[in-house]
Amino acid sequence: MTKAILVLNAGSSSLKFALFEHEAASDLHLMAQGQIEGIGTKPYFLAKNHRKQILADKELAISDTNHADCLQIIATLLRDNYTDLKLLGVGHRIVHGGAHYTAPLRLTPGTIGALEALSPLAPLHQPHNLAAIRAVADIQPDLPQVACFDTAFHRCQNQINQLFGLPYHCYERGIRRYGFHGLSYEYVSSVLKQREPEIASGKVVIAHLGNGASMCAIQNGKSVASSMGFTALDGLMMGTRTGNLDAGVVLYLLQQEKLSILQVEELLYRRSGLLGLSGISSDMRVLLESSEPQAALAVDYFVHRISRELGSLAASMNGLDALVFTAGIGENSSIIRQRVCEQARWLGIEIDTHANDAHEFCISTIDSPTTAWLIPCNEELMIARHTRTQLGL
Ligand SMILES: Nc1ncnc2c1ncn2[C@@H]1O[C@H](COP(=O)(O)OP(=O)(O)O)[C@@H](O)[C@H]1O
Ligand SMILES: CC(=O)OP(=O)(O)O
Ligand SMILES: [Mg+2]
Repeated sequence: MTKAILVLNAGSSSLKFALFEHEAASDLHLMAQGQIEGIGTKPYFLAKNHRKQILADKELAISDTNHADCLQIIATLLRDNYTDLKLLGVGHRIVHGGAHYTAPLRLTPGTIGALEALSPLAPLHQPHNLAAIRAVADIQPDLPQVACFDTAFHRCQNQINQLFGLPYHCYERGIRRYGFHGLSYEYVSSVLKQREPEIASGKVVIAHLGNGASMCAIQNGKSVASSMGFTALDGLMMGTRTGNLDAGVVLYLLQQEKLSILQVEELLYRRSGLLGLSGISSDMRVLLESSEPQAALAVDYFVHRISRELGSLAASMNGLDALVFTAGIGENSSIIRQRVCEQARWLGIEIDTHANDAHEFCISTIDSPTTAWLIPCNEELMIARHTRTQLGL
């Protein structure tokens, strides 16, 4: 019987899973990993075992597009392929922990209810995260489940970086900049520390560029400031989300254009971003291959917003020693990395185009005053580590 920890990571357009073998006093061994990506557009299921052998590789029917169906598909795959398995616990990525949940914790029915109250602050994620917890509890009520929060990594930020220019009582009521993608930042920082300890002890910006995208200023491994705020709408433009937006636009849409609140939510979260600007797709791959001028405009704006946030985050640390790329676009698109680095020459970044095209670890030239790096994101391993600690394994 193999003892294992299952990790579920529900993103806005994907459901990722990983299964890790747990042996006392040893590191976690990956048994299987996969994802259903393109949920809501063109769902595709890819899963591999630890030898990188394919367990699933197929496009899913459109009726399989919601996160709950996707969870069932993953459960069936695991049941079929791993008959001799004892699950010790399930670790979940929970996007919003609010002001209260600042570290991973073992879930109880009470905490699930409290996390539900944060759903309006993360409508693309929190309901899926909580649905996965409930689905597991329905199948196996006594199986321990652990919540790992995207917001927790940022709670060490000083107050200035968590404030809005609203009346102070708003801050006291929890209307603050929380920041997200914390599990990604925690993992990527840990890899940087292991491989380049001197760089990791300096002033680093990590650009998490996926369907959801944010950037974080990190000094000596600790979060200083994030491009994302109260919700995962702020900061960079994303696949379908606006990113930074003058709040006056929201008032105008409500008051003058008479949009309903739900229509505004739909517009800001699901119809904007790369999709809204291009009118073609939320998928960077599609836009980079397109010859339509609107696709080019959306890509130009995506890069422009990254450049502006990079300047702002460097200012929050009074300098920059390194820029690190991660997540779907950051890991796979050499052209986006190149364009961002070229716009950051004023910050001392000199890209090595050969290393960048080859997706190497260091993508800046040997004498680049500020360095640039590529580190694949592994939120799942971070969640498994936290889960193991929380369960005292
Ligand atoms: N080769 C590629 N080139 C450009 N973009 C890519 C490539 N591969 C994946 N992507 C982008 O990565 C995004 C998904 O990133 P990911 O981090 O997995 O998303 P999520 O936010 O759902 O976790 C896709 O929307 C796609 O635009
Ligand atoms: C917080 C967030 O935007 O997450 P994701 O990138 O997984 O959509
Ligand atoms: Mg993600």
